[in-house]
Amino acid sequence: MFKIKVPATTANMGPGYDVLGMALALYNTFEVEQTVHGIEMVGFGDIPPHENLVYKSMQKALDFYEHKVDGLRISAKKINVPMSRGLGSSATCIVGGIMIANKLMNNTLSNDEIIRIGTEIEGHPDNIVPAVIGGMTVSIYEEGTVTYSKVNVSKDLRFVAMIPDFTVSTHEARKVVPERYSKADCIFNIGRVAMLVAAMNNGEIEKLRMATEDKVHQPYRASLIPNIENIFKHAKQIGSKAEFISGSGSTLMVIIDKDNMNFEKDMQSLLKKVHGYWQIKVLKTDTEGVKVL
Ligand SMILES: Nc1ncnc2c1ncn2[C@@H]1O[C@H](COP(=O)(O)OP(=O)(O)OP(=O)(O)O)[C@@H](O)[C@H]1O
Ligand SMILES: N[C@@H](CCO)C(=O)O
Repeated sequence: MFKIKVPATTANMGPGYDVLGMALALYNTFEVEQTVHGIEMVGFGDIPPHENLVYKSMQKALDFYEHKVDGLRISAKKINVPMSRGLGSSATCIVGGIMIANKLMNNTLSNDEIIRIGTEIEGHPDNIVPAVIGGMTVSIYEEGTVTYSKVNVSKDLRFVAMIPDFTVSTHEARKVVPERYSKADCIFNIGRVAMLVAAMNNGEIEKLRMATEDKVHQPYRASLIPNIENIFKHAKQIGSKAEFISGSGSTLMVIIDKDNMNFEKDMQSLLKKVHGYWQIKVLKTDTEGVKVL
């Protein structure tokens, strides 16, 4: 028996659409047991096995290497990453499935191979790369190859995920993003992405607010998240350093200093007044990525 523990991820981080992402210390764990015959998926609700992302991803990796398995029970053991909330739940399933295949094939896959297969399934690398290697990452996906690099993240930062009770499907949220941009908007985002990487690497926390601004996807997705302006305004008033939509939403992410002890309680009071139920999680960066236990 073995377990695969995969971190949640926050993609885009404001301006880095499909490029930037970071792993968070919040995990989904899948347990795998050898059985006599057949593949059984336990704890995934009503999803039939052939539509289950963990199963499909495992099978894709096994098929690629023409490896056959029979007799497996895969259980969703600790599912802490909420589905379709912009915290990389799909990447946990994809990376989880590929890692199960890798273990069954005696760990023949390199990280690059796991990332390549995972990105092919997900379509973009920004959740997959940090889910595999941990930390904050920059990734470029071109002609089937993923090139990636890690960014330093200060241990003094905390990432506050405000998770609403409504979902936003990535597939739907990608439809509202335009096909073309003005030169001014491109320059705006190029500057912010470069500044975000530099400011993170140098620990220049005061530059993070400007560096997480975006004109590529957030202005178009904001309408999918009622009260976003109100929530970000309040977060600023109580000391957040930067605010952005996590992945394709619906989670809103803010960056705070680890010493801002009152932030969670103050934010909770505001969120009780806005429509719906919002959960808050104050998270550290995960620095190691997926683990086989
Ligand atoms: N625990 C789970 N069990 C089975 N399938 C899951 C689970 N979590 C996620 N999925 C699959 O992933 C899909 C959600 O992916 P989607 O990309 O919309 O959201 P996300 O990955 O949470 O958000 P983002 O990509 O913006 O971070 C679900 O429809 C389902 O197919
Ligand atoms: N870059 C992706 C992340 C969500 O999977 C998006 O914003 O659509």
